[in-house]
Parts: sequence; C-alpha cells; structure tokens
Amino acid sequence: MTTSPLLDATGVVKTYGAVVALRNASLSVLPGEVHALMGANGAGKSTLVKILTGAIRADAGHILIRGEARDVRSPADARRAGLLPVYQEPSLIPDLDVASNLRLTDTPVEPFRAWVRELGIPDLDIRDTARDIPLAVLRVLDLARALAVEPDVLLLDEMTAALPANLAEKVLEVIRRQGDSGRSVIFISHRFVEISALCDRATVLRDGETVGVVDIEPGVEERIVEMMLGAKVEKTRVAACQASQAASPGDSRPRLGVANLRVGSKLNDVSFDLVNGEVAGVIALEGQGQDELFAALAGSIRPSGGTIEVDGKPVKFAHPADAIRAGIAYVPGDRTEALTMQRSVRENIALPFSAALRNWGPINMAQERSTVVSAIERLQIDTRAQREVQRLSGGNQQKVTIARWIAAEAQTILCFDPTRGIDVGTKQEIYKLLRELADQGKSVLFYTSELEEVQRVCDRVIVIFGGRVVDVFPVELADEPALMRAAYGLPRGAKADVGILADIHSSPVAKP
Ligand SMILES: Nc1ncnc2c1ncn2[C@@H]1O[C@H](COP(=O)(O)OP(=O)(O)OP(=O)(O)O)[C@@H](O)[C@H]1O
Repeated sequence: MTTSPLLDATGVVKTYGAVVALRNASLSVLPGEVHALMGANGAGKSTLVKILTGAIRADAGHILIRGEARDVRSPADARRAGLLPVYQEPSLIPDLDVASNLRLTDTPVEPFRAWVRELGIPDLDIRDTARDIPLAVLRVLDLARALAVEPDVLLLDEMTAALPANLAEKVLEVIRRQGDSGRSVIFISHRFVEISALCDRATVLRDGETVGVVDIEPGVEERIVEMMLGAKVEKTRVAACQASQAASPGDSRPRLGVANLRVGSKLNDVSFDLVNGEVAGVIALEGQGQDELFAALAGSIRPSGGTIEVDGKPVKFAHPADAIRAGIAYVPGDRTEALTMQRSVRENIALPFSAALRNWGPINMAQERSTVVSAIERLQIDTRAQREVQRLSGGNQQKVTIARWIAAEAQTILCFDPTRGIDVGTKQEIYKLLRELADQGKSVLFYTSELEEVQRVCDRVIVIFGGRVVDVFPVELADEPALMRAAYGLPRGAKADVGILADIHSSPVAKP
C-alpha cells in the first residue's frame, strides 16, 4: 500500500515585479518523512516555505493537505492545518521579553520550556528581552515555539545555519525524533552532512522550478549539486583549495597580537597572534566567548583587560570606526547587523568608501562602480532585486556583507561564520577568496560553526572553551572528531560521547 502525502504542492508560481521567485515549484511530503528542500541561493526555497505557511500568497498553484485542497491565506490558516515554520531570521519581537512573545503567538508556556531544555538551553529566563539573547539561542527558541504546538509538518528554513555544534546536535536529534514519531519535517540546509544524516528524500529547486526529487542514499550529493547548479556546475565546482602553510616568513611581527584579553565574565585571558598571510580558524561551542572576542577586535565592545596590538603597536578601539581605520574589517554573523536593508546592493558594498571620505570632494564613481561590480561578480550575487538589500534572498544578503570588505581591501578580515546560508557553489568561491586574500599577504580570522570548513581554508585553528584558548591545532591535525573533543574542553586523545554530530563528523561522506 502506498502512503498518500501529508502535504502536496504543485505548480506554485510567485513573482515580484520583474523577479520570478517561483516559476513552477512542487513539493510532496509523506507522513513521518524528513524531507530536504535544496537549491542554490535565490532558488526560491524560502519563498515556497512562506507560501506554504501563509506568510505570502502565491500567484498560482495548488496545495493539498491530507489530500484536501487548501487555500492557506494566513499563518493562522497554516497553523490550523498543522503547518508551522521556523523562518531564516529570528522572529521574536526584539523589544519584548520571551514571555510576551509567547503570549502574542498563543504558545503554551510549559511545553515551550520543556522543548527549550530538551534543545540544550537549561537556564533560559523567559523574562529576558529578546534583543539581549544571542542569535543562536533565538533560533532555538523559535524552534521550541513551533514544537510546543505539536505541528504535523514543521518547516525549518536553515535552522542549523547559525548554530554551533552542541546546539545543532540537539536540534538534529529532535528533528530525527519528529520523523520517528510520524510527524513530517521540511528541512532547508546547505550542509550535506546534515542532509545525509537526517533526511529521507530531497526536492531540488533551481531558478524557481522543481528539477528533481531524490532518495537520500550514499553518493547522492553529486547528483544533487548538479541538479542545483545546472549549467553553472562546471564554473562553480572548483576544487577545494589547499590550505597553504602560514606564509610571510620574512615578516615575523604579527599583524594582530592579542594578549590576556578579557571581556567581563565571558572572555577570560585569551592570547594568540595572527600573522599576515594566514587564515586562522576559531572553533567554539555556543557561548564560549567567541562573540565577545570578535566584538572586541572589531571595536564594538571594550575589553575589560588585556591588550590588542596591530603591527606591534598597542591599540584601544573606542568605536568600530577605529578598528576600520586600523585596517580591520568585520563580517558579522548576523547580517542584519551589517546591512542597511532599505539601501541598494551597490550602496551597501560601497559603504566603507563613502564612510572613509575625510574631505568633501568628488567620489570617484567610475572606480567605485568597477570595484563594486567585480565584487558582485566574484561572489555571484543575484542582483535581480538589487534596489533594496532586504529583497535579496538570505544567502545573497550574506554575500553582500562579504563583498563589502573584499571591495574595501582591508588588511585584516574578521569573519564570523561567513558562509552561513551560502550555497555549496558559492562556498567554494568564498574559501578560494579567503585563501587568495591570505596569499596576497592579508590576514583572516575565521570563526566557523561548520567544522569541515577548517580543513578547507585554515592554516591552523584556535579552539576556545569557557572563554579561554584551550588548544591550537595545525590544520593537519584538525580533523573533525579532534576538533569536537577540543571544543568540549577535553584533552587531545580523550573519547567523548558527543552525540549525533560526532557520528556525522566521523562518518565518511562525499563532500561536494
Ligand atoms: N520581497 C521581494 N521582492 C523582490 N524579490 C524578492 C522578494 N523576496 C524574494 N525575492 C527574490 O526571490 C528569489 C528567491 O528568493 P528566496 O529567498 O526564496 O531564495 P532561497 O532559495 O531561499 O535562497 P537562500 O538560500 O539564499 O536563502 C530571489 O531572487 C529574491 O531576490
């Protein structure tokens, strides 16, 4: 007997003026299935999720839920039909505390609390204002809020993208259990390791159209990448770049010297050097002080102790502009922090040029334009909706934050999870680009929540735990199980039960 789909969408179309977000999308999900929705940045995944959950209306298409035609007109309609989303950006209202946010969405508090604990956050105070809660935790709260109403179909749009390993691991366990208990999950992710470990099937979108549905089985990644990227595949599937060994032997002075750096109770005594010509990775579980480290180096918070030196001279940054003047650029993990959403792609990329203008005088528009255009091409930014950055897909917004600092030619780039939400083809471009920057003699500090990225880009990796540097690995020794153990504060060689992600990280998976 064949099982009939719980959700069946066909012929879905959505346009925004001249931009065709979806031209012919379909998606069919069985009960108890964890179904991946895949596609390059801008393929239309988020648009489809928003249509299925009543946040926007489709121009055309049919949606069947449990075999019955449904016109999902609003989020409330979708919820009544058993469909609950977790969108790509946090949805709690920043100025309200968590409890008020729960009241607004009619979410039962006790089940919410139970899920929050289950998802690895034991000490949440629901009187905390959403604005003061870190991005990764906000994502987990969004998930707990959805789980608390026991949806039949949970739609997760890049749920794990901002999560460090420990929280991602809990989320994956919960998703797996949802499937086991007969509920369905639609799972959007650019991380193949998660798709292989979790999903039963995948629907692939390209340019707004469903181009295939595949069973997840060993070796299917290659096929998915080809379907996702279509004709672009040859151009974008560059070989993973080899991390060259730390360069610039002639210049022994570190570009950035950090000694005994402290920030309140979060960062205790962190010391390391970053030299020109290297990409140094930073790995840490959620809340180990990495946010504070990057914020202090970028001049957005003041350290409570220790020193920062740039090219051998002590510096004190009172403001991010001081760090920028010292040639330090910061690509934050939260793109909404970096971008002026109502402004165009060009203005956002050109921001450091305009900000750097000391005197009144003509801006060299031709030069600005050519630098911006080359950064857009380099990162393959989808500019169909370029007049306002807020209209770009999430991945394309992320690319704009990176393009800005490429165009500005900063000497040191602090990247905080820069490939969050970036598709597999463009990720390769970004890895290549970071290596090229290092080869040109620049220095890059690169925090990543995706352990496999370390091998692809870094010369060495600094592991932070409890606000301290607990280990520094040369890239040859930085395999994923070793990094996981160090991130948990365990000594090298120790065995640890670190759950589903450890299984994933130690199992051989084809890496696109
Ligand atoms: N409000 C809007 N106005 C104009 N264009 C839009 C709007 N919302 C989305 N788009 C466009 O629709 C296309 C699909 O975007 P969507 O966010 O669905 O992509 P996605 O597959 O989720 O990408 P990503 O992986 O980057 O999140 C993009 O070209 C985007 O710029």
